[in-house]
Amino acid sequence: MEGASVSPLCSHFLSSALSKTPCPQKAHPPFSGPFHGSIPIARISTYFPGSPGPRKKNTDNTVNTEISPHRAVSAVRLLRIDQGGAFADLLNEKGRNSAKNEMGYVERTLGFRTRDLDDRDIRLVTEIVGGTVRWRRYLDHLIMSLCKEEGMFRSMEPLLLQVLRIGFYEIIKLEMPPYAVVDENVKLAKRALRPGAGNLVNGILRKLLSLKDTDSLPLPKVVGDDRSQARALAIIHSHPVWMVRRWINLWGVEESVKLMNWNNSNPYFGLRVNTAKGYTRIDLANQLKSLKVPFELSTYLKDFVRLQTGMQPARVEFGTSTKWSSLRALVRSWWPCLATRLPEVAMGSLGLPRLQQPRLARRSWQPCLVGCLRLVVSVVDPQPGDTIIDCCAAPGGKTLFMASRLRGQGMILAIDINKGRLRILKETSRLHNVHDVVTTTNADLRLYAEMHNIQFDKVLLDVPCSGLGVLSKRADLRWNRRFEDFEQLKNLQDELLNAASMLVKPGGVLVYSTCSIDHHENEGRVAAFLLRHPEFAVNSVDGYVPPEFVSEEGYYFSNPVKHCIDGSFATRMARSMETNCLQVKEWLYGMPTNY
Ligand SMILES: C[S@@+](CC[C@H](N)C(=O)[O-])C[C@H]1O[C@@H](n2cnc3c(N)ncnc32)[C@H](O)[C@@H]1O
Repeated sequence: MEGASVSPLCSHFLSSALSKTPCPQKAHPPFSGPFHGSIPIARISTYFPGSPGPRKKNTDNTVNTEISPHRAVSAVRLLRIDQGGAFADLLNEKGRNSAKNEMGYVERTLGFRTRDLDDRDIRLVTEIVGGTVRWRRYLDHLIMSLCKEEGMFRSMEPLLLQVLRIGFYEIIKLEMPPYAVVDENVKLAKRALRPGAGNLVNGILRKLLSLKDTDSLPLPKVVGDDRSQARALAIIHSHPVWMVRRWINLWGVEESVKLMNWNNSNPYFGLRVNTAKGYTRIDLANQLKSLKVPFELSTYLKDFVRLQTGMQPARVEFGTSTKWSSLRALVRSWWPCLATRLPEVAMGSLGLPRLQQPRLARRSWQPCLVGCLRLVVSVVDPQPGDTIIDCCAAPGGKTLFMASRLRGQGMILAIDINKGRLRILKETSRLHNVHDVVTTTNADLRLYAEMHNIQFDKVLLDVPCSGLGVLSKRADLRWNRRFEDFEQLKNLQDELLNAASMLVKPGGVLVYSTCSIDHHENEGRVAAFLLRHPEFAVNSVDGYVPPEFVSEEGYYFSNPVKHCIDGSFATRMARSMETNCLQVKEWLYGMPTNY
């Protein structure tokens, strides 16, 4: 999977679909809290929002052994994320190559190198970068509270702010040895900026330590009217205020807090056993035990085990293209996040081989909504012999699941507007040995449906959406999403639904799905669609998914708070019988693809 697509959840898709790139916030969020313990500030250079940040420095070829590599890399990566040049969750994707790239950025940005990152450093960077992004609002509130005045925070140069965020996160959320944290971050600020910046970091971090020791962190109280309560909760749980207000209106304070806690927890990823190749979940469990990887058997999915990571979501197709040795290597490459939390596991002592076929292995996992993905496919219920169109297919998690369920009989046409992601789907389907039933077409579904008089047994429309069900897996998504996105998404989702409906044969099924928990893009879109299309009726998902996922209206809904898996939604709508549909298989077999 290519670099920028390690977490190809809905926000990426939305960006391409809406032809706009959400810009990670550059200005710091509004602040309304008190200032505690003024720290005198000397020689802080002024940063004007929008300015490019630190300039590329002349490189000092010697390796700086005083600065801890994970802090230098984390600071530069956070800087790049803030400036829109990087995602929060990419570091482990390419293992050591990625670490080398990161050091290249350090050298170009700070003007010096540190020693190379080892496995422990990589897991620290993963943890610190993801955690700092996720907790940004909370950390910034504390940093601002400890500055002499708000203007000082607002004009703080970006690199200095990242160093402080890292220090605050390490002290408060990671509970790392405090004086080492102070010392190391002071060194980084002095070397990367100037001595005065180091003094400032020293003063603010020490003030934080004393407040933490006396349990008097300057956090807001949840009091007052709805708006004030939402503001306070948004700081305490580090979410955008508009999101908190929306959730409180929908579900009340208690549920909203539970949801935010879920979003702030480390995500799970799942390993699916490929039972088609004769492996059982017990085989996988034994293998993980021997690797000393803690896992849980998934409650709802009988061929999955769940691993909890620091940051990274992934799925490993176990026993298909990934062999045991590759699994070991994959676990190793993903292990850092786990090992941070489980020090009894020594990476070095596992003695696992390096990944022999990185390309293959990368194609063998996907950052996706593992449990939800599986359940949405159950709603489609692919059967051998079915003709299926996956209307927004890339990068293909659901296509591949569906293809495996066809057992070589039937046909899936996978359409996506994004050519690059579709290419990944095509390659992966080959690696998974399901390419004989999967055909890919690069097209805008809306145009495709108008231009082709063709209909299918089952139509899956997994639309671009807000991704609000997967915030635990996407550290930065909450900051990139805006309230206005819903309106743009609504129009796109309605148009895609109209187009997809044209591709359903009489008596066939249309499944509409999202990775959102927001009723506006879930039930709201379905209700509007049914008004526009009386030829469709809801077909309950009861019997297709476990009963705890079936809503009163007969929709599938996974609620992170209730089910402890990512939030997602799907509805099954059957088209009434009509005549005159084309023979899909004949048509497809003769059809040229775009590759
Ligand atoms: C939620 S993602 C699909 C995820 C995919 N079903 C899976 O399981 O991997 C939405 C996809 O819709 C695609 N998309 C957006 N607008 C589209 C359009 N007009 N026509 C076809 N695909 C579109 C995006 O490129 C993106 O890949």
